[in-house]
Amino acid sequence: MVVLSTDRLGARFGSRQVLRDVTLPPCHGGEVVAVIGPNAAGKSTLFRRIAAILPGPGDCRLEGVHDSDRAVAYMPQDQTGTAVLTVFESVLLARKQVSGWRLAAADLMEVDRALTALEIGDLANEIISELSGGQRQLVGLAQCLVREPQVLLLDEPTSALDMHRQLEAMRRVRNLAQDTGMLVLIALHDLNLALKFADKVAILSGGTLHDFGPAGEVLTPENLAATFRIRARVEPCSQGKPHLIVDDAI
Ligand SMILES: Nc1ncnc2c1ncn2[C@@H]1O[C@H](COP(=O)(O)OP(=O)(O)OP(=O)(O)O)[C@@H](O)[C@H]1O
Repeated sequence: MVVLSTDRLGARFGSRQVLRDVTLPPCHGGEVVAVIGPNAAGKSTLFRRIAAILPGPGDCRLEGVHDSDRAVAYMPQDQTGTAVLTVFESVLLARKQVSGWRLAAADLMEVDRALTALEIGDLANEIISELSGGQRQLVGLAQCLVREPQVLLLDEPTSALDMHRQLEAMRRVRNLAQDTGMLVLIALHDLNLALKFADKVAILSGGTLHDFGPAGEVLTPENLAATFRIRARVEPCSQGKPHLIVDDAI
């Protein structure tokens, strides 16, 4: 099973330190870990450090990796759509980047499966640059899923999606994690999505790790006030499920 942990991870842009001593406890394959925090807290920077595309102090440890070249897939926040490729071609290309250039029937099946699971099979022959923002986001997610990574880093993958697609995309990702043993780290602004789908929550604030643990233990009124500057509480709804109720900004 893959296990990811970090030891005093940091990052700096020029003279500004934007990530400082982030030590994540072991995150295990099969889990969904929501990374939350206000704007500019350092969520994207943390993902870029873990994906090893940004240098900085500290260590990111990965145990139980089969193939280090394809272990981690990273979906950045911005899905620019300049490619003159169809949706099917772009997702196939993403898969072939990690599985060699010889085309196998399994590759076509995996692409088909990812598009169908994300309910974008009907877009297969559309040109990426002609898609809506939400459609592009779903294609970006499909490009990550077909790589079959052991660690999936998703930076606000649902921000442009309608509510049905937010729920379906989150459910798909959580089920894949549980079924395949993939570890998912997902940056989210919708705290109710974190509450509903994440096993653990990491709160980043001002470039440091403010708290880490099960959603119910971390999404406390005190933490939400200190980091998001909101007056909020988690309470069971009429169906008995926990919901975040936001009373006001502080
Ligand atoms: N390429 C860069 N050059 C300079 N500063 C940067 C760069 N990328 C990020 N930063 C700074 O790092 C800090 C953290 O940014 P980051 O994108 O990690 O935050 P975030 O938590 O993902 O924010 P958001 O929720 O708004 O997406 C911000 O102050 C930002 O201005």
